[in-house]
Amino acid sequence: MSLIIGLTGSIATGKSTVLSYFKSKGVPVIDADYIAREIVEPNQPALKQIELTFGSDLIKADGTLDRAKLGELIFDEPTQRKQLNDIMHPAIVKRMIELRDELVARHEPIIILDVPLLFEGDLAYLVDRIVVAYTNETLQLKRLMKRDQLTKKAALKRIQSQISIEEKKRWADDVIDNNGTLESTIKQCDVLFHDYERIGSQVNA
Ligand SMILES: CC(C)(COP(=O)(O)OP(=O)(O)OC[C@H]1O[C@@H](n2cnc3c(N)ncnc32)[C@H](O)[C@@H]1O)[C@@H](O)C(=O)NCCC(=O)NCCS
Ligand SMILES: Nc1ncnc2c1ncn2[C@@H]1O[C@H](COP(=O)(O)OP(=O)(O)OP(=O)(O)O)[C@@H](O)[C@H]1O
Repeated sequence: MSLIIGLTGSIATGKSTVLSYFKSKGVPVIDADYIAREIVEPNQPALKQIELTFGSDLIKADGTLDRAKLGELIFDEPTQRKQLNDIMHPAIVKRMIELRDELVARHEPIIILDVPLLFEGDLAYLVDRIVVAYTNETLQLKRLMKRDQLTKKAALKRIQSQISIEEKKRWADDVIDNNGTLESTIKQCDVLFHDYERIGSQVNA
């Protein structure tokens, strides 16, 4: 049996940082953001639905999705965001389940599903345990503005489009506190990895 870990957080709280650690330990990962990009490649049905719903000016001359434009639209407008989620989420979840089940069939001891919207999408049922990558909201805003070159207003809109990180922290089984140095985050990941190895071996005993 595999131990399936859901890695989540809110935007720019450190999921990718935690994920890199687990990848470096050879743990297989399923990345919802990556799948979300795959399913809107040219000629995919989800891209056609986006064009029909939001208009053809969201498609660039080379046939690819204008992600920046769609981001501006959906982070501004809850109704449009819901429309996009209704198009994308069933396809993302279907693909995540396929990939998860392939890894389970290969008897991988630990599998990580990196799902930013795990709580918003009611997807806890996909995993055995949930770890939240946490930074306080002040640091979250600062890191998001710096990483994505966003104004404070635009960054706050993105943060407010998700359940707050404080709430997610309360719902987690495990928390990685990413307020400090990268070194401190890696140390916590090390402890957690050994816990997961131990829990996995108990499950299989
Ligand atoms: C709106 C899009 C085109 C913007 O693309 P962009 O390249 O700028 O951002 P990227 O895809 O790297 O997402 C960055 C982060 O934004 C947040 N985010 C993405 N979509 C959403 C959403 N619908 N609601 C709230 N937050 C979201 C997540 O924290 C994600 O990690 C893109 O995010 C998208 O297709 N979103 C819908 C799919 C989705 O829900 N993805 C999350 C997977 S669970
Ligand atoms: N401990 C840390 N110290 C300093 N900078 C950090 C730390 N952890 C993450 N960062 C930086 O903060 C930003 C956000 O981190 P990261 O990309 O890991 O978040 P994320 O949760 O994966 O974000 P998203 O969901 O938006 O993709 C990045 O620019 C990253 O380099």
